[in-house]
Amino acid sequence: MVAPPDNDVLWARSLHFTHDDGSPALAGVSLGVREGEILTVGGPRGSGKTTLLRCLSGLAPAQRGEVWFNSVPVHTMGATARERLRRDRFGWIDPAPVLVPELNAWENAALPVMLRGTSRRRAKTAALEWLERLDIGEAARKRPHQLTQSERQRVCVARALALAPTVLFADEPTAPLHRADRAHVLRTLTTAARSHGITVVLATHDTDAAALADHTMTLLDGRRVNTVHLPPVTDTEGRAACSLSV
Ligand SMILES: Nc1ncnc2c1ncn2[C@@H]1O[C@H](COP(=O)(O)OP(=O)(O)OP(=O)(O)O)[C@@H](O)[C@H]1O
Repeated sequence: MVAPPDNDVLWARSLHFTHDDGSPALAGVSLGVREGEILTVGGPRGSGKTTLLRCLSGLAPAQRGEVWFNSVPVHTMGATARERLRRDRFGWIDPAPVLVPELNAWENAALPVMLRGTSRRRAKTAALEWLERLDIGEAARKRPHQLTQSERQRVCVARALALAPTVLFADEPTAPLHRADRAHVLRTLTTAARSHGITVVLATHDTDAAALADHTMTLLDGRRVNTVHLPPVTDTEGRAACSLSV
């Protein structure tokens, strides 16, 4: 087993993942992310973005390959240790904003912080701070059904950031939003993460996200590819970009 570079907070080597029904999802993906960096993972539908995030976060261990977090091997951890790691050090944002309907916005954002053992008062302060920063402070006392989809998704972002995770995994967090809302959520998410030195691994179809990232990678059929942009050509000459496996 080769130890990862010291300065990578998250490092993965040759991840292979096949679903229970035999569907291949990852075929040898490697990557490294340094502390406080933002990495976007792009690629078409079904290319393996969600599976990669699940493997990196220990949610679904890869069948082959290695994942290291701060030079600690995640791929050899048992289920309980991985659960603890996810609870204490990782944050997760899903494409759809799932909130507890009976709780208001700040209670939803504070819930995981309280579950970690923090007092209600401190958890509330952290939740309210993040809701303010994400421009939904005024909605703090509203229930999810009283919020727009964009506001609900920002509550989910606040909920993930209030935990002060070392690494935040965001799986297409802007997928259900309009273009203007997408840009706003992406900007606030990346700005907030940068201001707190939070490392972000962001799966996204959003081409604007690349401009906010330190590094971008693209998946195609479970492999990393390099996208080569060629000069524009006429329709009869062919397509303007192609992807090469590396
Ligand atoms: N639970 C599952 N069972 C079987 N196959 C699955 C399952 N989840 C995903 N797959 C398959 O694994 C491959 C990778 O899927 P994955 O969801 O990781 O891709 P993705 O890039 O995140 O796609 P999307 O952009 O649609 O979210 C696809 O072929 C998909 O059909």
